[in-house]
Amino acid sequence: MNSPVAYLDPVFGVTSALSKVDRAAHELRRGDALIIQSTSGNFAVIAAEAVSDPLLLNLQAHDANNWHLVVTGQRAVRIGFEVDAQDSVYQLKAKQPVTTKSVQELVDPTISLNADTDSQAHSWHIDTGDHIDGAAVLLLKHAGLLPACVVVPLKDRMLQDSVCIAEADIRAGISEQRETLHIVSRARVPLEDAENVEIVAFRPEDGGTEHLAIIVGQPDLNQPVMIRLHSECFTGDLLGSLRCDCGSQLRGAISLMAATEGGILLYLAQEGRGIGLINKLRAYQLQDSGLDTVDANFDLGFEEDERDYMPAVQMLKHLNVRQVRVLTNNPRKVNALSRLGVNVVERVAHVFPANRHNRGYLMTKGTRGGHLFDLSSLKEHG
Ligand SMILES: Nc1nc2c(ncn2[C@@H]2O[C@H](COP(=O)(O)OP(=O)(O)OP(=O)(O)O)[C@@H](O)[C@H]2O)c(=O)[nH]1
Ligand SMILES: [Zn+2]
Repeated sequence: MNSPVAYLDPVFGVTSALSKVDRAAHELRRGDALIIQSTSGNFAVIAAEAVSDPLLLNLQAHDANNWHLVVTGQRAVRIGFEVDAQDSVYQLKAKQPVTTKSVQELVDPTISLNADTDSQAHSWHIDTGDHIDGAAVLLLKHAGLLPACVVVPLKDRMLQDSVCIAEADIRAGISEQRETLHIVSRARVPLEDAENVEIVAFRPEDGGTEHLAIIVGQPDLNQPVMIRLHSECFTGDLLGSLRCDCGSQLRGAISLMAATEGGILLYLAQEGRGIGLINKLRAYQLQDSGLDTVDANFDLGFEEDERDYMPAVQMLKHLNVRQVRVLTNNPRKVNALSRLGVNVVERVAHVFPANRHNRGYLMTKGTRGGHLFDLSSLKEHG
């Protein structure tokens, strides 16, 4: 098959699955059609966020019965379909011609906040998604986009100048990203709360998402090392947002490590529990209209927590850390580390006073997220 993009070059070698995933993700973010190649044929995929009237008009003129919209089970349930919500994808086929506005209202609850959405489910046929739809959703999540897209089987056609990716490369590239982290640079960076700090930067082979380890003091690697898995939070860590507890947890962990036996804070590029900053801001908008942090994720089509802790495990391995004491209130972090082979000898609570903006968020973490908080203390202080 002739691929529009040359992945094989005698001088520069074969492009890895991960590089292909990154290119494909950028193509979707730009709103261009990406071609997914598989044993069942070639499929054009366009992020639902990028749907436009000309695209829909063309589709409805040339491929009327041949295209579908992909949504996750979480979103399908929110739209009104009675299907399995978790870890599933569905195909929606329009019963009559649709507009950009109706597609956007279907996939983006922040757009449909004030819209009459009762008729949404009635305008579409629903069917279980296939492996192409599943791979497309993986890629959309990787790109930080809403997990919804238009898919058009191409039969014998190819699209000129489009980037192509094999379905198998999507899955291989995403797991390669988790498993090939290596150290690319490190430097001493004295901090206000801890003078003796070294930052170690990790990158997957062939580029991709970078993560940091912040080594505070000189932890004894022959003893259990105090660590924190801290997921990036631009709003809390950098701006001091009062909507969450991330800023206090970040500074608090570094201060504690500096004042005690030292430790390692793994700063993971997993903004918004893995849904990305833009989607987190969408989730905040939904929370301002009454949803809690878990339902806001579901409404956007995501799972409650999209994080993967394999990068953290890889970093610990590179830093020769074998046994850990984890600063966290989140039992899922402890379970994930243990499942991935890290010896967790202790969980150390990491609670900070609530304020009037984050009290509801922290309560939800305790009641729905399984976080180990003393809920009565959240009610009283802050
Ligand atoms: N999707 C979503 N993400 C949020 C929200 N509020 C904060 N976050 C993100 O949640 C993550 C915070 O995670 P962590 O600090 O690792 O905390 P945790 O899972 O609550 O567990 P701890 O270790 O106890 O802090 C960061 O990536 C934040 O950006 C929200 O309302 N919605
Ligand atoms: Zn935060």
